[in-house]
Amino acid sequence: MPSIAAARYGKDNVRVYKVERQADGTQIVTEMTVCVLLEGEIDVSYTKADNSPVVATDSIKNTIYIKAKEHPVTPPELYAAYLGTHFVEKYAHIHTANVSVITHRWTRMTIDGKPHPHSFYRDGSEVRTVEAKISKNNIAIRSGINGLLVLKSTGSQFHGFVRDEFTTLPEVWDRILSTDVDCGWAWKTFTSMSAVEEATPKFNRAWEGARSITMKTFAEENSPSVQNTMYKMCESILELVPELDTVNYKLPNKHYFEIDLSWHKGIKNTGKDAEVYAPQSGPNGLIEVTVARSQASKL
Ligand SMILES: O=c1[nH]c(=O)c2[nH]c(=O)[nH]c2[nH]1
Repeated sequence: MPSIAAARYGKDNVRVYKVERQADGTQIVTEMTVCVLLEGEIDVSYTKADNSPVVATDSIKNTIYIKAKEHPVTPPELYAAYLGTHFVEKYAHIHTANVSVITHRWTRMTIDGKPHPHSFYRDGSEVRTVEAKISKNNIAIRSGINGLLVLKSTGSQFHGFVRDEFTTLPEVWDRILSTDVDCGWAWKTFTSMSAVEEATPKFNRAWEGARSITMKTFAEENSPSVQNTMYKMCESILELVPELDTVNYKLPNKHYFEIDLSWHKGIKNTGKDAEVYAPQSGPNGLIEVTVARSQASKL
C-alpha cells in the first residue's frame, strides 16, 4: 500500500511591493517575490480527496499581503519569520511553513548629485534571498545573494591540476575570471519569533558584509582557483558574523576563451597578446562548497 513520503503545498511567485513614506518626503520601496509552502497533517487531501485540512493557496497568497501590511518587510529575514510563524500558530495541523523571499533591487537614483526621494532604478539582476523553515518550536533561516555577476580581467590563475591522457587545458598564470555569485549563509537556529526580532539588526549587517567580502576577495586576491577563493570568502564571512553556522557558495566558472587570429595576417592574439576573447555561454565549470564553523560531517 503506497503512502505519502513527503508533501507540501502553497503559493509561489507572489509578487509584493511595499512603500514606506517618511515624514521628510523620502520614500523607501521594497519589491519581493514570495513563496510559502505548508507541511503538516495534510495527507488526506492527497489520499482521500478530503480538503478539510487545506488552507487554500489563495488564502496563503492573501496572508502574504496582509503580513506585508502588518509588519516591516525589511530585513526580509524578519518578514519571512513573521509570515511563517502566522501559519504554524494559526493552524494546529500545520507543522512547518517554508517561506522563500526574493528581494529585487530598486536602487535610489542620484539626480544632480543628490539622492532622489522617490525614483529608483534596477542596477542588475542580483537578488537578496531568504529561505526560512518555520516550525512550532524553531525557526531556521538561510540568507543569501544570487545573480551577482562579476568579472576580473586579470589576477586569476589555474595550474597544478591533474594532467593525464584526458587533459587538454593549458596551465595559466593569468586568466579572466567571471562568475555569477550564488552565496548563502545559515543562521544558528532561532528558538522563537522574539529571538528573530532580537537579531533584526544583524541580518542587514550580514548581507552587507557577505556582499562586500565577496567583491573585495574576488577583486583583491590573485586567485589560484575558484575553489580556494570561495573558501576564503566563506572563512571571512564566518569570522565576521558569529551567529552563522555555515556559509556556502555555488560559483559557475564562466569561461572566456582566447582566439588564435594568426591565420589573418599573422595577428598576435594569444598569451600576453590576447585582447579579443570569445565569452562562452556553456559549458561552464560549477564549483560548490559549504563551510561550517565547526567540524561537520560531509553529507
Ligand atoms: O578555478 C578553477 N577550478 C577548476 O576546478 C577548474 N577546472 C578547469 O578546467 N578550470 C578550472 N578553474
